[in-house]
Amino acid sequence: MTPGARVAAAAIILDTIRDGMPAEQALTTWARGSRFAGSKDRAALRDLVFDALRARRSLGDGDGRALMIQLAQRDGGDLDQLFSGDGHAPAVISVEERAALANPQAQSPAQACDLPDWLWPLWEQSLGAAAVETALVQQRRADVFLRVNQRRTTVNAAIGALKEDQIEAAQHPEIKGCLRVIANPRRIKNAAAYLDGRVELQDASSQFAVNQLQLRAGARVLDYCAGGGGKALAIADQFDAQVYAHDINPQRMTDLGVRAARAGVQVTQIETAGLAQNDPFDLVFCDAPCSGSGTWRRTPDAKWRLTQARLDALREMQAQVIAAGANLVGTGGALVYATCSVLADENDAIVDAFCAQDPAWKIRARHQLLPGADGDGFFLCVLEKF
Ligand SMILES: C[S@@+](CC[C@H](N)C(=O)[O-])C[C@H]1O[C@@H](n2cnc3c(N)ncnc32)[C@H](O)[C@@H]1O
Repeated sequence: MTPGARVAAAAIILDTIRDGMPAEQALTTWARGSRFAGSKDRAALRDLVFDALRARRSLGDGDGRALMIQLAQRDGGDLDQLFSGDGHAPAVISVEERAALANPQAQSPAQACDLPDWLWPLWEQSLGAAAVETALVQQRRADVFLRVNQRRTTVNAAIGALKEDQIEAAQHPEIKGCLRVIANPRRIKNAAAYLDGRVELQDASSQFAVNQLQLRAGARVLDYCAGGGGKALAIADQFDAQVYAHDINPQRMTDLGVRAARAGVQVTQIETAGLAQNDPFDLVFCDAPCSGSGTWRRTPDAKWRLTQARLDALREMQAQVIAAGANLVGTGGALVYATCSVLADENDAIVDAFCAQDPAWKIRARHQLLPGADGDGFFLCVLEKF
């Protein structure tokens, strides 16, 4: 596909998303109906669609074509070449469209920062002086990070192995065992070092969270909201611990067995009904369901789908998760409450309310990481039971 044809296809996909289809589904549906598109075309289209979604409001919140025009202008694209009307390229930019480009409308802070109006006051309350910068950083793509599986290899050997598959990676400035992918991130899923478990895809902030844990040899650890098992795998790799994984929706853990075997670690899955026979644990890690507001660079669609009602429902789930996780911790043990959100309502408010109603728990450490060049937004609170 020519660059113009890709822009035309991205505009169509964005219109489908505007009509209510989730972004991933819209991309897959388009690809199924467009067998002529190769993997490079699909990847380029995904980038265009996600770039537009990240900055949908600041780009004018128009239809797919309007978004593509604004995006091309923002990123210094050659508008005449992209919108040439030739072949499958989109139609030439009209006089009205040129006038709109030449006279941009004034934008409110929420528009300029690409956040829904209802969320802006909460965002400012949570982030204070960092509110604007934290929003603006999520208008652009995030880097890809890898975790080096220490049981299988070393950082230098992993960098060398990735290079053999033309993937350039470098050690993260602060997080031990974390690599930033500098070139060819799309090759990772086919790279030998990934396929045989020497490296895992995991954001730097999640790796930071696991690195903060203190565990004695043989400790019994439960990843209570395991999902795909990213945290459980990292804990099993880094600590000499007995690691268990649970999720209210066990189907989410379907790939965990294969991933653990590939990484050379053991993670025992427990169903909800089996928790009572397996407690107490020395550490329960609650990676709670959340808005994902610290990871919206990777899932920009989620930013526009979040509503106050959904946030309220998430807060209820978070309060239930922290209380249920705490019940599984033995005396002298620790509880970790984590989210990939930057909203205080999902973080500080949840742990503070929990501690207020159960004074046996004290906060040992609390970190709020903001999305930036070195990783996603992430909240981590370590609580101890006295
Ligand atoms: C943020 S995701 C976990 C991501 C995962 N820890 C990882 O590193 O890939 C949250 C998970 O919590 C699970 N969940 C939601 N409510 C829960 C509950 N009450 N008890 C246990 N798990 C729950 C969801 O099914 C979801 O998989």
